[in-house]
Amino acid sequence: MEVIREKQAMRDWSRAQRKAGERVALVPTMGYLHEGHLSLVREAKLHATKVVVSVYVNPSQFAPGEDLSTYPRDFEGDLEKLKPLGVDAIFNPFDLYVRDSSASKPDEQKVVTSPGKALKQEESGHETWIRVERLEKPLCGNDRPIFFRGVATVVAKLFNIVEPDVAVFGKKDYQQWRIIRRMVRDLDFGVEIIGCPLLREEDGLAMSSRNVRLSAAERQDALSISRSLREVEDAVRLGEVDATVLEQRVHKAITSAGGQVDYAKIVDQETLLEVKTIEFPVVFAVAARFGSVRLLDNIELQPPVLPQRKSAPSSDPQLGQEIVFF
Ligand SMILES: Nc1ncnc2c1ncn2[C@@H]1O[C@H](COP(=O)(O)OP(=O)(O)OP(=O)(O)O)[C@@H](O)[C@H]1O
Ligand SMILES: CC(C)(CO)[C@@H](O)C(=O)[O-]
Ligand code: BAL
Repeated sequence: MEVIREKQAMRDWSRAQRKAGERVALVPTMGYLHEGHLSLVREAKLHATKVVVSVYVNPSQFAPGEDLSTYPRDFEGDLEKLKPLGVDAIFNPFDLYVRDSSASKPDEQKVVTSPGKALKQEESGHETWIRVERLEKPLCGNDRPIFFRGVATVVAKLFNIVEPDVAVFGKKDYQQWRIIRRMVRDLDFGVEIIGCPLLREEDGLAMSSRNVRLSAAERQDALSISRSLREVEDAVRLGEVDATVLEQRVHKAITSAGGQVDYAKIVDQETLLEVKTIEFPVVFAVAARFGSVRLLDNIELQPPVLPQRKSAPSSDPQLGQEIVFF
């Protein structure tokens, strides 16, 4: 298992693999790995002959005041977890951004920065951003307005550096997964995007690197998220299709447990537009804060009886049915 820190070395490694006939998968992460991440690696191995895991806490997706400096890190622990899985390379760059605006070539940057240093627009040599304009706005986009700009841009950079055939993302970050698929389709990246199911702890809490920052009491209270989503699943199975009724139920369960709800919304799985009734496949997406920790969770829901969808079918198998917005 090679640890690669330089962009060019990463690109050279990947190109050599592909030249030798290998199929390369990339699993992008921010480290502090848990079983959710490892499930992505196992999935990646089913789709490729070589697997690269990137470990990089991307500063550009954190707004000032968010938890960039306290984001959990344990690179040695990550290596130990990846070793038994037969990962071929770990891409752990020191910094992916050009910080010195006087530097003419990205790899000749003169300013050495510490990992995790915020990317300030005025001091940065980086000024090119990818925005997935509509999909980035709802849900997490409301509370973190530059988040998906940073995610889409860094994932595009990783794709350009690693040049993978396939990349694997978790549906725990449901909106992120949809946004990456849309970016890949819209910008013709030659990479297949795989989405993996959300993995939970035994008690139901969605696995997340940030869970480690919950106190014991907060962690107990946070179970209100998965518990109320499970109740919603049961209610829908019994015929409840009114989105407002179901959203209010989850909102109340979380706030009663001491959480602060950023959103608890039932949205179309493809467009992420809010729905009033569950008539086609939807996702119930939640972001809630317990103490200083912001947690995501979601559950995909099917209507009790699936009626025909009103939109025209898309010819793109990666996106399935799609509403046209132009
Ligand atoms: N519980 C999970 N199940 C499936 N995939 C997951 C899970 N948690 C994270 N992932 C996926 O792992 C990849 C890397 O995510 P990341 O490193 O940000 O970890 P995280 O646990 O989501 O951390 P955070 O606490 O920042 O939300 C993403 O594609 C993410 O969706
Ligand atoms: C996709 C990602 C690695 C980009 O920094 C991050 O948002 C994450 O870990 O989900
Ligand atoms: N997996 C989400 C990364 C973030 O919250 O920044």
